[in-house]
Amino acid sequence: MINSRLTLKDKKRIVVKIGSSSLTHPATGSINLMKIEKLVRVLTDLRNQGKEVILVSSGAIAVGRETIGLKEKPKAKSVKQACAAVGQARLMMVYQKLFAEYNQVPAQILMTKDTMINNISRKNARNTFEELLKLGVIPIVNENDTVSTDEIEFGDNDTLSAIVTALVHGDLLILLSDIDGLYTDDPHKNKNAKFIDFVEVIDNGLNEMAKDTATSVGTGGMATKIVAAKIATDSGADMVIANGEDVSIINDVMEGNNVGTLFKAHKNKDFVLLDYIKTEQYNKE
Ligand SMILES: Nc1ncnc2c1ncn2[C@@H]1O[C@H](COP(=O)(O)OP(=O)(O)O)[C@@H](O)[C@H]1O
Ligand SMILES: N[C@@H](CCC(=O)OP(=O)(O)O)C(=O)O
Repeated sequence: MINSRLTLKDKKRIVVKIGSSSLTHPATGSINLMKIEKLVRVLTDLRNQGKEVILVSSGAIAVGRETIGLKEKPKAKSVKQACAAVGQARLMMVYQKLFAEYNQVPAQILMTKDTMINNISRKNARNTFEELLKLGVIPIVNENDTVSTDEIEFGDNDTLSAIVTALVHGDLLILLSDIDGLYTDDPHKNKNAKFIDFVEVIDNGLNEMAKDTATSVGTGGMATKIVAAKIATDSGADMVIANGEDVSIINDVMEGNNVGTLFKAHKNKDFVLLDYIKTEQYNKE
């Protein structure tokens, strides 16, 4: 088989999602400045290569929780929302400062499911992304956790990043996680789990392999990454799950090196983004 990873070099519009577990130190929950500094450098370099870059950054709740001094992962919605309000501002302050050092302009976009369901706000969001990318700005996206309710929340940024990819017709989504990619089972719980480096078809077998998170900061685990893969690949984008331990892995992905798990795009001609958001058919299949 031809190495289908070589085409990754030519991807132009790239969405990178980084999870809370990759942005914070596991021992303390504090923000991992070295990691973010490097991420900013790698993303700037992608811009310098003429690529368009969107960053979906989790971490608002984890960073806010550490700032406020909460030891446990919050359960109550109002506490999570308060943490997010504190943490989102702090995260953006760090991104602003670091991107400015590399002469880049970041922008903040906070969304809820409502943004996508409402035809007018979905169109406005798409126009804003297009305008920012045209201006060479790097949009930094997160869920608007402080106002989200059960009815209007995406609940996890894996799904959100895939929806953003579909919205802007991105051609590659990279999910940076605390794990190398997809295994046949959660390797934290099953030592015999085997690594899967390439997925051509997303079927029920995959849904059975992908379990929830085992960490105290992550949301959704591998299950939501498979949901994301379905949306992204149906919309026509390739998706790679890779280990964000060293964020220069983004360069390896772009060079077509065999890192992480690649989910191959297979443009579904009947793809209608709204169907995926409203009916959540991907959860029921
Ligand atoms: N089949 C699987 N393959 C790999 N990881 C899995 C699988 N099932 C569950 N997981 C869990 O998913 C976790 C990654 O998801 P999560 O904690 O939400 O991270 P992130 O914050 O990066 O989104 C892994 O650390 C692992 O424990
Ligand atoms: N919107 C939330 C993150 C939700 C989420 O999906 O988290 P993660 O599993 O760490 O990507 C926050 O910023 O804290």
